[in-house]
Amino acid sequence: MAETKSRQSFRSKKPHKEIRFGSYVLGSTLGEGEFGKVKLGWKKDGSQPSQVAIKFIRRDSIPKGSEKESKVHREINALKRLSHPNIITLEEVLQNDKYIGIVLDYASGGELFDYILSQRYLKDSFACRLFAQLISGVHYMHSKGIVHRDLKLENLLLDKHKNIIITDFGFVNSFTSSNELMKTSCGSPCYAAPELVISNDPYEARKVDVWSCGVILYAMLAGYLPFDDDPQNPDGDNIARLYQYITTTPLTFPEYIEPMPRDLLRKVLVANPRKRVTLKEVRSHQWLSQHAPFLSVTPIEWDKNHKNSTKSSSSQHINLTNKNHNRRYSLIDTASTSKVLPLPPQTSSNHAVALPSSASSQSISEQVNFNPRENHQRSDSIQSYSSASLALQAVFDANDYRSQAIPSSSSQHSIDRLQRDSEIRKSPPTVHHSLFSTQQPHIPRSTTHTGVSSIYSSSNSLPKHPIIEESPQKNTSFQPISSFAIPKIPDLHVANSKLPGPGTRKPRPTSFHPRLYPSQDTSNQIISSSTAELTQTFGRTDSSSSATSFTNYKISDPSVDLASAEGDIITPKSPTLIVAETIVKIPTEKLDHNLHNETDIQSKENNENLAESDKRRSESSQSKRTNRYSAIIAAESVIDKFFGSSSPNEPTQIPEVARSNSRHSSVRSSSSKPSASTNPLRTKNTSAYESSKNTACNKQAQSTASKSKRFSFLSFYSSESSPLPESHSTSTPAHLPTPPAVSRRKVLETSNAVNITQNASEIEPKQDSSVIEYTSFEPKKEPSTAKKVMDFFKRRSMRIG
Ligand SMILES: Nc1ncnc2c1ncn2[C@@H]1O[C@H](COP(=O)(O)OP(=O)(O)OP(=O)(O)O)[C@@H](O)[C@H]1O
Repeated sequence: MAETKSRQSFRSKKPHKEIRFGSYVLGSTLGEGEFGKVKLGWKKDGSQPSQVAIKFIRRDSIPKGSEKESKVHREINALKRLSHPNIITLEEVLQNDKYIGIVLDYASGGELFDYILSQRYLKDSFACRLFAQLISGVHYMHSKGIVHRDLKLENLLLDKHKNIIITDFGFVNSFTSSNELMKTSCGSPCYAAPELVISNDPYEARKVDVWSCGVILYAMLAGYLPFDDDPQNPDGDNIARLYQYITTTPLTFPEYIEPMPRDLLRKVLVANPRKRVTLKEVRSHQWLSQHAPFLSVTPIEWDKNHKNSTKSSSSQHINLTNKNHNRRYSLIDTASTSKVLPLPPQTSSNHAVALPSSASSQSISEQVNFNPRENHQRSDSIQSYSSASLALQAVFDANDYRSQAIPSSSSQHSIDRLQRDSEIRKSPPTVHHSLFSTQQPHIPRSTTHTGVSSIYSSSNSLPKHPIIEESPQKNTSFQPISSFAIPKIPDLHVANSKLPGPGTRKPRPTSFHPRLYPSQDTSNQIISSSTAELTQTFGRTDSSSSATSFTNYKISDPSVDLASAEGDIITPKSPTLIVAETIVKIPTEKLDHNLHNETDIQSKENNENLAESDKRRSESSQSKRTNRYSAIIAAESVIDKFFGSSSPNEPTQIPEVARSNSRHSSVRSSSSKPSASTNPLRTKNTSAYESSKNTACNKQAQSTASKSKRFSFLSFYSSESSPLPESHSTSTPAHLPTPPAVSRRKVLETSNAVNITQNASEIEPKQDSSVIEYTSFEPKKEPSTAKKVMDFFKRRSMRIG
C-alpha cells in the first residue's frame, strides 16, 4: 500500500517530457488539416514570436513529385511573398527526418466559421469591418499575381482582436496581367464560383476569389450560405442542381441584412463572371466607405511598411534569425522616432473614419512609424499583439494621425494608452464594431466625407492594373510560384475529376453536405434540363461543351495536380525535399522551392517524442472514442460508408463514377434520397444509419444508434430537429433579431445549438517550462462531444479539386 502510494507520488512528481520541434516547445493541437495536426508552439526562451501555430506534415505523406508536395510548396512559397496584416505570417519552415513544420503566426481567435456559429450571424458593422479586411488581403495577394482559389470561412482565422487572418494557401496559383485565365477547378463546392463548376472554359482567376468573398460575406451576415433555399434540392446535396439554382435564381436575403450590403452582394454573387464586379469595384462600394482609409492602403504601401519596419528593427539589439521575426518585432521595436503614435483607438460604435481628401495615400506608409521607447513601455502587453493587429493599428494610427493632425503624443499619453490597452485586453471578448478591433477610437464621421468615390478620386493611388505594382518576378528574395514543380497533367476540369475518398477529409457544414453526390441518373437529368439555360446565362454558343461539362460533372480528385492544368501559369520543375536526419531550420528568405538543410539541429529524441506522442494520442483517443463517443464512431461509420470506405465490399458503382473514383466508396442511389416532405434530418439520419448497417458498419456503431441520433453529424443540419438538449442551446444574442426558422440549412445558426467556439485560453500553454508537462501535448481538458463532432467535420472538409 505504502509502496503504491510512494510510487504514485513519484509518478506525479516526475517531470513530464517536453516535446520540442526545433526551438519550439509544442503544446496542444489547434486543429487538424489535410496534412495532419496543427500544434501550438512557443519558444522556451521567451523570444518572439511568443506563440506560433506549427503545421506538421509527415514527410512520408507527401511523396516526391506528388500533388500534395506541390501543394505544400505552393503554400510556403506564396506565404513567403505575402506580407499583409490580414494574411497569415509565415515565420519559418523546419523539417526533420519525419516532419516538415510550417511555423505560422498563431491566430488565437480561432476560425471565423466557429465565431459565426457562436453569434448566429454577425452585426452589420462587424461584418463590414471583417469584410474590408478580407478584401484588403485579397486585393493585396492579387496585386502580387496570386489567387487564393479556396477562400471560405474555414480558411479565415481571427486573431485575438478579431481581425481576419487569411490562411491555407494550398490552392493558390499565380497569374500574370497578360494571362489571367486558368482552367483548374478547385475550391470548396459551396464557395466555388459557378464558372469553376459548370464550364470547361478558362476562367478569370481573380473573379473566382471575388465570388468566394461574396459567399463569405453572405454567410457572415445571414448565418447561412446563399442559394440555400431550393425546395427541389433542400439539402443542397445535388451539386449540379445547386449550381443550376445559383445561375438561375435571384439572390434572396433574410430581412435582417441591410440594404447596402444587399446591394453589394447582388453585384458580387453574379453567376456570369463577366457581369460580376471586380475587386476594385467591391472596394469602392458605398457599404465599405467607412473603411476607405484602410482599403486605400495600396499593396506597395503594405510592402513599404513592412520593409521600413524590417530595416528599423534590424538596428535593434534583437537576436533575430529571419525576416519574419524582424517583421513581427519591427512593429514593436523600430528605431524610427520620427513620429510618435497618436492616441490609441477606442472602442466605438461609430467606426467611421474620416480621410481628408487632400491626403495622399503615399503619406500613409511614411507615417507608419513607431516609437521604440513607447513600445518598450508597453512591455508585456505588447507581446500579445499579433502582427495583424499591430500592422492594422499602424495603418489606422497613420490615418488617424493624418486626419486629425494630432501632434506627437507625450510619453504620458503612451503610458495611458498602454494602461487602457491592457484594460481592454483584460475585458471579456465582445463583438467589435470597428475596423481595428477594440482599439478603435471614436472619430466622428467627417462631414466632408462623401463616400468612397470622392476619397478615391482625391487619393487615388490604387493601381489600375494591380499586377504592375510589383511583379512577383521582381522579388528576387522569393522563389516565384511559377517555379514550383508541378507535373504536367491533362486538364483537370470537373469533367475529368474524381470523387474524394478515405484519404480525404470529410465535410463540414459550410463546405459540404452529407449527400453531396447525386446519383448519376438524377444529376444527368437535371444537368440536361438545365444546360440550355446555363449556356444562355454564360452566353455560350458552344452548347455541347456545356452539356459535356454538366453530364460529366464529378468532384475532382485532390490527389491529382490542380494547378498544372493547361492555362495555369506554372512552370514545371522538379520539387525536392531534402531528407535530413535532423531538424533543419529554414529561414523563410532562404527557402524556395527546395528546402535547404541548415543549422539548428534538434535531437532525434524529440522527433521520436513527437511521433510517440501522436501514437499515444491516437491510442488514447481511440479508447475515449470507444468509451465515450461511440455515437461519433457510429456517425463516422455512416460517413465512411458514404464517402470514405475503401472496403472491398463496397457496392457496385455506376461505371463512370467508379472509374474516376479511386477512393470514394459509394454514390448514394436516388432511392436513398429522402423525400423532401419528410424531415431531412431525421430521414437522413435514419437512412444513413440503415445504410451503415447494410455494410460493414461495426457492431458498436449499431448498438449506439440511438446515441448517434443525439450526436450525429446530421443533427447539425437542422434547427427544427436539433436533437440537442435545450439546455445546450444558445439563445440569439440580444442585438440580433431571430432568424427565420424556415431554412433547414441554416447550418451556421443551427450549429450554434452547442457552444463549440474554441476557447483560446483553454489551449494557452503555461510558459513556465518547469510546469510544461508531457501532457501538454495532450489537452488536459477533454473537449466536449459537440466540439469533437465539429472537429470531425473539420477533418472532413473537402473541396472540388
Ligand atoms: N495559424 C494558426 N493559428 C491558429 N490555428 C490554426 C492556425 N493554422 C491552422 N490552425 C488550425 O488548424 C486547422 C487546420 O489548419 P489548416 O486549415 O491550415 O490545415 P490544412 O492542412 O491546410 O487543411 P485544409 O487545407 O483542409 O484547410 C485550422 O482549421 C485551424 O483551426
